[in-house]
Parts: sequence; structure tokens; C-alpha cells
Amino acid sequence: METTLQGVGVSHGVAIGEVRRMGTAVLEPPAKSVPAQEAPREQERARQAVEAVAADLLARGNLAGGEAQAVLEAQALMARDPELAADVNRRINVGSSAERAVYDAFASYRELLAGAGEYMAGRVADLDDVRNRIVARLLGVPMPGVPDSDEPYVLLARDLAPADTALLDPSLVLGFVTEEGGPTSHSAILARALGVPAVVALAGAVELAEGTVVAVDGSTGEVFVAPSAERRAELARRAEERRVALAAATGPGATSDGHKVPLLANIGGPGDLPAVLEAGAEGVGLFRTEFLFLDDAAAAPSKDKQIAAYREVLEAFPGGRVVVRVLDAGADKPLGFLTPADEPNPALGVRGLRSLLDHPEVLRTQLEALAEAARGLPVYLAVMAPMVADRQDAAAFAEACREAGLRAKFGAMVEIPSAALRARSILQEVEFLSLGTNDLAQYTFAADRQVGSVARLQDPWQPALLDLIALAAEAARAEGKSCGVCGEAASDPLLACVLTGLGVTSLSMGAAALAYVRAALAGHTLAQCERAAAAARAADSAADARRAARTVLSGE
Ligand SMILES: C=C(OP(=O)(O)O)C(=O)O
Ligand SMILES: [Mg+2]
Repeated sequence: METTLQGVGVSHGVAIGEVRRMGTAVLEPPAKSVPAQEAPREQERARQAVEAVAADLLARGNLAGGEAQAVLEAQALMARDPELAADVNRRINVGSSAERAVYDAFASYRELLAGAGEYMAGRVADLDDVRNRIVARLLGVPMPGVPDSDEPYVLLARDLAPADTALLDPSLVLGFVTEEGGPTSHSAILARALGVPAVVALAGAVELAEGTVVAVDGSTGEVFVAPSAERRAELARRAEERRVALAAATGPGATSDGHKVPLLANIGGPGDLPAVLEAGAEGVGLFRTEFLFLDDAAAAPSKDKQIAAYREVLEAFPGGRVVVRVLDAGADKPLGFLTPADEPNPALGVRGLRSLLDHPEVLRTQLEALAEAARGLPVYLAVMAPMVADRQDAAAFAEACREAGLRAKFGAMVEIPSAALRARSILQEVEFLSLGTNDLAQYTFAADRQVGSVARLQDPWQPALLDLIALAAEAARAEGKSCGVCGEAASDPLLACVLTGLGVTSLSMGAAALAYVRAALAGHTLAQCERAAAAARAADSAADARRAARTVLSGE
């Protein structure tokens, strides 16, 4: 029988399919004691699990070929290491269960690797993956990581980290459902980048059994479990209605009375270009460069690798604008070579621009790579720094850009309330602002963007967030400079009208949202957007702000 679950819809569209679960991180197996007479049986279980995992890794390597094959073969060698096997057997002889013995033996091997120089330390993540696979097999729980499936599926997870999703095959993912995460979590951002429907913060999601058929409506946040034939028909009708409305809006972003609001794209690398070009993006408003390097977070990316990736993006927008963000490492996007491992609270620690100022050579290499990539291309390059707190940060960034000989506009992201409050002083150092509303909401409401239970406070309609946006936009207007939004707030069509009314000068979003936002802007005048913005700011809650804006925009 059909049941309906309600979460938060974060990426439009409808998907119907079987759920496949993302294996969760392996729990530490309990340290129970196993009687001596069972030791041989436990040793055999351990041996078989190790062998099965090694064989599986080799088989995957054969399929993948290239660099991936070398990595998987090295992992299979780690699994079959005779020293490790001897250690596992020793631990079982003194009373460990097979899973606990594997867990502990890998822990001591891990310490050895971590202390054995930079290259070996970089293999720790591979070793952990091998351990997780063997322990998961012994415990009889799903393998960690992306599901193995040849059929398209709806991906179900507690939450998704950027590193998990690097391995997803987009052609197989129909949609996402996650138990954690809010509208600005990386699950949501990735879903929008892939253009697949997604629902996050769905309580009880991980209890859905593997293979359950669900229908996901990423616009309303509903997930229908075992949908009826009537439900499927209704969802197909809704999807068709949206498609028709979208097809009607084309061209550059503007209100119905011609106030221009360039519609730009958020990208993570050249792989996103076909979708954003197809969706008619007028440029790039946020190139999240750290996404290029998540697969090799142990070492700083080489200059040549960077130049190639940047050039590919810059070439795609002749005559257009491309805003590149320098590496934003830390908190939800850790990079081993930049992010301190032992911070008690990484979101409040050395992340974003702070870590680049601690590693000036990494910043210099990136800025020089950008200068080189842009040489001779007819593109308006802009470069911005994440997590700018004050004028001193902005000045340090601008100075680094000048030293690298970069001919581009330098800008600051407004992601920390202090930057919105003192936007005018920051604008003495840089030429534009870009509001990162995801982090700005996180820091304004002290609400971790990765935690589903505080998603209410991550809602970009919160009037306090709208006030900070208005402050930054007014400061930019007073200085005769631009102030865009590149956080996920820009991808909500109704909110995009409100942001325009607040004085924001461009909107940047994932490819899938561009048509929706274009259509919403084209349906309203600037004066209507301004009235909607005033009504939203006068409200006392996110829900009331949304209602007030909707009333203004639909009632005139
Ligand atoms: C655009 C933003 O940056 P990210 O989501 O990559 O932190 C933001 O914080 O709004
Ligand atoms: Mg941010």
C-alpha cells in the first residue's frame, strides 16, 4: 500500500525507481571475547572475507582500467598482505572475533603508514576503504560507498560527502533521498548539478529497505513509497506541466520590464559545462575549484593540471564572465594538503581563505595557473576568495592576486555575517561581492549545514538572512560595485525574485535551476520584486516570508 513521507525538496523534478542504499561508514565492531575452540572457525571467516574483498577489488580494476586499476590492484595487495593476515590470526588466538581482529590489525597497520612519509600517509584512505570492505562483509552489512548496480536507481543515504559522490555514475542515478542534510548540503548541491530530483532531511529514510520502489517529487519534498498507478500518472502530469512552463522562457535573465539580472552557473569542473551551456547560462558565477581536487586530496594539484581545467572552462564562455573561486578547503570540503586534521570545530577553524593565507604557495600556484589559463582568451575573468571575514582578509587576497600578475577582477565572498555588516569596508579592497548564502545561513544561525535536524535554520527565507543580503547589496550599490548571489538561495525561483528586489545584481545556480529562475524573473517587474522583498523582510519567520512574497508576486 502507498505511504507518503515528507522531507525537504531541494532539486526539482520527479523520479520513480528502486532505492539502493549508500553503505554507511563501518561501525567499530564490539570487542567481544570468542572462546578458544572457535578460533579456527573465526580465522577461516577472516581469511575468506579478505580473499573475497581482494578478488572483488581486482575484478573492479579490470573493468575500470587505467589509473583506477592501479589503485584497486594496490588495495587488493594491501588486503592480502601476509603480515596483516598473521596479525589477524594472532588477535583471534587471544580471543578476538574475526571482525574485531581485522579492525584492530588494520588500526596498527594504519599507524605505521600514517607515520611513513607523505606518500604513504596518502594511502591511509585506501587502507581504510579496504578495512571497511572486509569488516562490512564479516558483519553482513552493505559495502560502504556507492552501490554496485547496472540498473538506474534512487540513491538513498544518510548524507553524501563530496568524496563519496565523486564515484557516482550520473547515468544510473535517478534521484537522491537523504535522511540528513538541508537545502545547502552537498547532497542537495550535487543533485542540482546532476539535474536529478532530490529530497533531503527525510526522517526515517535509511530504514527504507533495499529495492523498495519510491516516487520522489523534488519540488514538493514528498516521497511516495510503493506509489499507486494513479499517483504515477499524477506525477507524470505534474512533470509535463513544468516542462511546458519552462520551455516558454528563453534568453538572458531579466524582469518583465527589462531590468537585467545575468543568470550564471555554479560548476565544479569542466564536466558540468555541457549541462550549463545547454541551459543557457550567461557565464559562470561560481567555479568551485576544490571539487577538481577531491580525488587526490593528499597532494596540492600541479599547476599544469590546474591550467588545463581552468582553460577548458574559460574557453566555453567567449565574451562572457567566469568567476573562479580559489580553493575553499575545510569543514564540509576537506583537502588533506590544506586542512588541519585536529581542529575541534572545523567550520570555525582554518578553512577557506584562512588556509590559503597559511599556505601562500598553494594560493600563488592557483592564481598563476589562472593567469596562464586566461592568457589570450576573450573572457572576463573574475577571481574571488571564500570565507572573507574583514577588510584585512580582503586586502591580503587582493595583494596575492596582484603579486601573481593576475589580470582579473578580484572579489570577496560574503559568507560570514561580519562581512555583510562591514561590506563597504571590504569593498575598499575588492571590486565585487558574491553572497555565499549557504555558509552565511550556517554562520548567522549557528546551524551546521550538514545536519538535517537544524534544516529549519538553514532555510534561506529566514528574514535575518534577507536582512544581511540587503546590507551587502546596499553597500555594493553605494560603492558602484556589483553584488551577486551564488549560494543555493539563487536557485529558488520565488526567492530569486526577492533577491532581485533586494538589489542583488546577478544570480548563480546549478544548471537545472536556470530555466525555472529565468521564467520566474520574466514573469515580474522590478517594482514587484522590490515589494516582495520588503514584504518578506517584514515577516518574522521563513514560512511567513515565503508566504508574503508569494502573495505579492502572485496577486498583482
Ligand atoms: C556558495 C557557497 O559556497 P559552498 O556552498 O561551496 O560553501 C555558499 O556557502 O553559499
Ligand atoms: Mg561557502
